[in-house]
Amino acid sequence: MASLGSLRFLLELSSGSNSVLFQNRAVCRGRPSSAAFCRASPADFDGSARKVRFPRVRRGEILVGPSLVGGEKGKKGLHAIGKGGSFEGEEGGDDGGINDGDDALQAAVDKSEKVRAMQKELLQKLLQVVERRNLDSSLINSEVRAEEDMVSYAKSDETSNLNLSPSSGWPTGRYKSSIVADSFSQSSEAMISETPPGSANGTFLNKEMESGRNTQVERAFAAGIGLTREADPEAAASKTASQVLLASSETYDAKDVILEDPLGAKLDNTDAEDDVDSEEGNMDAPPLAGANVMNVVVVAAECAPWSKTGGLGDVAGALPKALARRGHRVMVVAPRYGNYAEAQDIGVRKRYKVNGQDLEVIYFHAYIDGVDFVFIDNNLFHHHQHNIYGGVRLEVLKRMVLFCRAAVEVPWHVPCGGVCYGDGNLAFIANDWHTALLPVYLKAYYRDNGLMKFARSVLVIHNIAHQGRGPVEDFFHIDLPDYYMDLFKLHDPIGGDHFNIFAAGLKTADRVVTVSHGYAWELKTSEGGWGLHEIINHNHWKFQGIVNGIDTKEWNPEFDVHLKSDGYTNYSLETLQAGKPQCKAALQRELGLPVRADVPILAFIGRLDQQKGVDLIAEAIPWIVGQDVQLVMLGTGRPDLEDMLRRFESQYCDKVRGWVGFSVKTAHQITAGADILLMPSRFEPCGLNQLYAMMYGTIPVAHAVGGLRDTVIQFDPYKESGYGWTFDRAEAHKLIDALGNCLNTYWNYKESWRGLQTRGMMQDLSWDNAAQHYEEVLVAAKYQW
Ligand SMILES: Nc1ncnc2c1ncn2[C@@H]1O[C@H](COP(=O)(O)OP(=O)(O)O[C@H]2O[C@H](CO)[C@@H](O)[C@H](O)[C@H]2O)[C@@H](O)[C@H]1O
Repeated sequence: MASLGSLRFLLELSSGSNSVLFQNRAVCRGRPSSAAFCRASPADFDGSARKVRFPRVRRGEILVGPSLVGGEKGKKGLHAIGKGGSFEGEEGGDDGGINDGDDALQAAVDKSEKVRAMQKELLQKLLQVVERRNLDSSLINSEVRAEEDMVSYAKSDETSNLNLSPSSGWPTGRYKSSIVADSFSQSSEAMISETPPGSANGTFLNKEMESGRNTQVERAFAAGIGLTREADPEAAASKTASQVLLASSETYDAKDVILEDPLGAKLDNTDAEDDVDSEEGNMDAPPLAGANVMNVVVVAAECAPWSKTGGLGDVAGALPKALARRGHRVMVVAPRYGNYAEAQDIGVRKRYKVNGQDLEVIYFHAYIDGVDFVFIDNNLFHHHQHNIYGGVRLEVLKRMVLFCRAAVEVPWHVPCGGVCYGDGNLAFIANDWHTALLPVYLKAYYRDNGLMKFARSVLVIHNIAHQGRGPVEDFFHIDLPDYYMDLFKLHDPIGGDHFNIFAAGLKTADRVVTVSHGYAWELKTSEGGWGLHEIINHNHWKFQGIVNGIDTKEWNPEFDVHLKSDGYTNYSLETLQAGKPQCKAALQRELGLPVRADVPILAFIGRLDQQKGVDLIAEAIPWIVGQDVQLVMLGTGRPDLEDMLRRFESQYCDKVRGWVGFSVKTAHQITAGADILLMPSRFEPCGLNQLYAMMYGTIPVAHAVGGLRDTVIQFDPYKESGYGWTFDRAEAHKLIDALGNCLNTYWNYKESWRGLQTRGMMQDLSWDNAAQHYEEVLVAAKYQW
């Protein structure tokens, strides 16, 4: 006990990186956090126990990153490393190596102080170089933040540091930013490890700080602060332990500082300026998210291009990439409905009991465009590739239960790039009712039991019309304690009490997002909330709208792979006047319509149901076919509406084509070849097709509702502003009015038409903007208790 007391006292004295180090350990108490650094393998978990076995750490090995042991007992374990002992990071034990006396501890703390001072000096020098090179202000800001962070750690007390350290905040896989953050905050660990210069991990180079030839240090720090992105995740994971600022355990003189080049390149002592410049090619921007970098797991029942029935698939395929571009470590978890060539079986098997049945899941993994895609495999998902939500209600429910149960543990069990995400600094993004069980499971199985304490959940509403409803008895199929039933119970004016998964998810998630501002407003009304408006109003403090973006790689006329054949062509704003007519002619040819440049093609793409207002088009058909236009409709859905499409085609075969089917290629080609896109949706949470249309110089005519109101700004002929035409009620004559004005402009005001196309195509509709807003939500969730 005496040693413990001394340790505490010395820690307070040190008030610097030591305390940070220990506090970080407290954060991750009993469970590895997000880390490439936490070397606990999946096998070190039993998945349910709070106690975690930690890998033995050899003398001289540097344990960096969010650390593993909590409280006083963790401190003991840490000290044991310093003394070359191995440590089992269980919840303590009194034999953690603390009997070596106060002197050793004092020496350790002194050394730590020196290291910290040295680090500040290094950072200072880095900043000077950055300024000298007139790097952009964002870079400078991030460096300053890094410095502020460092200083604030030194000042802050143990509690306030718990969840705020950059080492818990940096991504742990592929960004070297994590390395520097940890080399800052964990330097005392390096010191305690007493690694002799050059003794570990290959190439270290001496750096003479006092000589002023500090380029290598600057470069190493710059790289570590996040200027480089590791191309090879495996390499990144294996490098992390060694890419640490090492200091001589004996003197800690600046001249004894040893650096390993985080870029893996050999550093030589050449002129500072030259040296920096030579690295320029390797210096990417720092992570846009800065200190907000998190581990993010997007969980969705569909994910394009592997599985897609509509807009949710597009969002799950694209938003994660935008979050990854901001520097987050991002994973998508989706069911494995079929054989996906890119995804490999990673050999992890887990079993879950679903409604009494023991089911095994297999995890498949692919790393694409900076995102980890994890597919959960089980027989239940097979053969649903084209019928994702199909089947008997209880079968669908069972699939979603299994999916959510397995998804919530993916960060524990599935090594991505060799390293699990862990549950520290982690946020799940669940989508629609299919995964609304995830926030509930996260709470019921884990957080209520002291597990995943730092994991948060955000639930995104893409469409409130589908809620996962059933009789109250359905509750007994979802494997939750009885006292959770009230979360799911909802009174319906028609059906009375019923079971409602969306309701439970909305109540339980830490934050709720929907996909536009307009829809966020509508959801609070009795008309737009579909029975859930009261819950949404009650939780308005955690609810907001973020307008969807689009995947500008997938949906870009300049690069669209579906425009490379069959007479179509890629085009840009510059080549619009030639490219679009060529696509139009190709479409007309393909569909067997008269090939005429002067006839406008109207298009509809979407699910054939009440939501999309396809029946309004049906009502307007007599007027439409009375004009000199062509109409192309693509969709699947309600059988009666599918029949209607076929009927229109046969009735008006010189003007109308009704394509019943789901074809991504055709959707792209219609978007490119058409002049006008009809979106008479009765409600539309966001709508993606109008965004795609605008990117392709196709003008939307839309019911001003939900996200359509947010994104389709009405054309103003006086100001020559706006992107299309809108109408204010879902009625056929309103559609006809708006379409009439649109056609008039198409035929008679060519300049205005070109202006509409140009403005539409020049918009930034990418996910980057939305991703930034999602990030704010994630951060808000992270600090919410
Ligand atoms: N027959 C077919 N063949 C090929 N492709 C087809 C197709 N039918 C539809 N698609 C494609 O599916 C997607 C549909 O996206 P939407 O956003 O319009 O609708 P959805 O209602 O499914 O999504 C819900 O979620 C999204 C995402 O949040 C919200 O934008 C939307 O308002 C909400 O209703 C588009 O990519 C479209 O091209």
